[in-house]
Amino acid sequence: MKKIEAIIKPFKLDEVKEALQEIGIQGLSVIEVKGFGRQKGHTELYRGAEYVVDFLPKVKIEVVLTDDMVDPAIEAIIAAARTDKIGDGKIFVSPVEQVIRIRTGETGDDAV
Ligand SMILES: Nc1ncnc2c1ncn2[C@@H]1O[C@H](COP(=O)(O)OP(=O)(O)OP(=O)(O)O)[C@@H](O)[C@H]1O
Repeated sequence: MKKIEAIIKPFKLDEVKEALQEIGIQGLSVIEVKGFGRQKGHTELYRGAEYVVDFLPKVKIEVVLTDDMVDPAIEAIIAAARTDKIGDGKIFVSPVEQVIRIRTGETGDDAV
């Protein structure tokens, strides 16, 4: 199992969520974050306004999935989140040791 953390532009959240649901992802978490990438010190459009700030509002999507779903999920996120403009975000992939569904006690792939 792997965890994908995708940092995206907030207005892309619905599109990314729908793209992930379409490939069969059944659960994810969303966290509002602030951050900067290489555009530090430059401007970025957010809700029609130009920001020249240290930290820009972003959304982090966390999804834990089976190994076979990693590549399809990455493709879905890129297709939905990409604007070709600076600050489109990043995707981080890391290993997950265990998942437990609290209600049933199921573990591993069955619990994702
Ligand atoms: N190395 C990193 N570690 C943790 N978070 C990061 C990292 N790089 C970027 N982020 C987060 O991702 C957000 C978007 O990054 P961003 O797209 O600006 O990266 P970039 O490398 O500058 O790419 P681009 O050239 O497309 O703008 C940042 O605001 C920050 O929240």
